[in-house]
Amino acid sequence: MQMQKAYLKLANGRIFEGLAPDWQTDSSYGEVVFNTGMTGYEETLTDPSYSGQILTFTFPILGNYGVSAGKRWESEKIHAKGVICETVFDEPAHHSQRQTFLSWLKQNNIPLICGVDTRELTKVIREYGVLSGVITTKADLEPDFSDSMTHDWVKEVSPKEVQTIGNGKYKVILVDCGAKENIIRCLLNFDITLKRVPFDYDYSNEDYDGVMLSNGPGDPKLCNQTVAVLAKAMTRNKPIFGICLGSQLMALAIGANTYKLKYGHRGHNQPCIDLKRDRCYLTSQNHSYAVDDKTLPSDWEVTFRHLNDNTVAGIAHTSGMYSAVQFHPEASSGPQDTFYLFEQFFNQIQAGGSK
Ligand SMILES: NC(=O)CC[C@H](N)C(=O)O
Repeated sequence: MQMQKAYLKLANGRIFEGLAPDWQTDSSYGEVVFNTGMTGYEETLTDPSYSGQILTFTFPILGNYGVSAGKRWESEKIHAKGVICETVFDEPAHHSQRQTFLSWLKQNNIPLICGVDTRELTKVIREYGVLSGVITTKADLEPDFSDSMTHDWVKEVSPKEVQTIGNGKYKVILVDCGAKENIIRCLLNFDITLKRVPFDYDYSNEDYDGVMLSNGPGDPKLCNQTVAVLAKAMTRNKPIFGICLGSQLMALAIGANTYKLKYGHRGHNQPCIDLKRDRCYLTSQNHSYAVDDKTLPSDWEVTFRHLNDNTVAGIAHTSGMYSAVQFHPEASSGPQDTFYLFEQFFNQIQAGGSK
């Protein structure tokens, strides 16, 4: 593939030079974040939570195992607004690869800049905090970063229609704010029928056995409709479990606060302690926001903490009926150590809430 000169221009004035494939003509704006995962570029780029973000991979090689026919994907397309990396390898050898990494980016029209010193860039993000950036092939582009952070991404990635999945005994509402497919795969290990609903769907008066609040992109404080329905559902004493954005929405629904971290947590080796079990787990994470534990009501507790910075990584109501984690127990990619949380949720569903 022929390459051309490309630039990553950051809102703080820093410019990184690199290379882009010759088909790339559009400039792409987004919030520049970094992920430290050593594998899983397919899962990561198809995670809807990355909508609006330009993703820096700190692992130095992308593309070495190609791209599968979708069996590892977390949704049907790439959601990140651009890819920043050190080296792209475009001659993969893997039994499940169906196309090369660069051809996949081209198909999805996702800009790339490679040849970037991602260690240096990561230091910039860690020191400055996440910031807007643009990948462009135009050396003279004067970036306009004015409207990059306030977009309602959940509305864009949430499904437009209700969908029923599976044929199990217990009915679980999946509030899909941009759910990773692996949450669905994990839930279908159990005797469950999933009703997958849009972010603004009112399920609070329906007959169900449990509710799963999905991950999703952007600022949780933009999700007023989802929070309002959730607050009603939380009066019914039926199990509710939240993942990542779901955890932040649960906090907002009980009147607690969320705030933006300086540069978030993104990667597969994020250490969290389960305070009840007194055990540490390596977790998969991808988030910018966190729950402020000082604002939790007195009948709520912190169940997990992130061991790198002591931020809240899980909350629960003292009844145990409502709980959520800031990390991804569905993993994909990343360690599956916390799958037991799905088992706990299913046990609660079987126990029947207040029935
Ligand atoms: N993966 C997620 O659900 C991310 C949640 C939220 N958008 C955040 O960045 O904190």
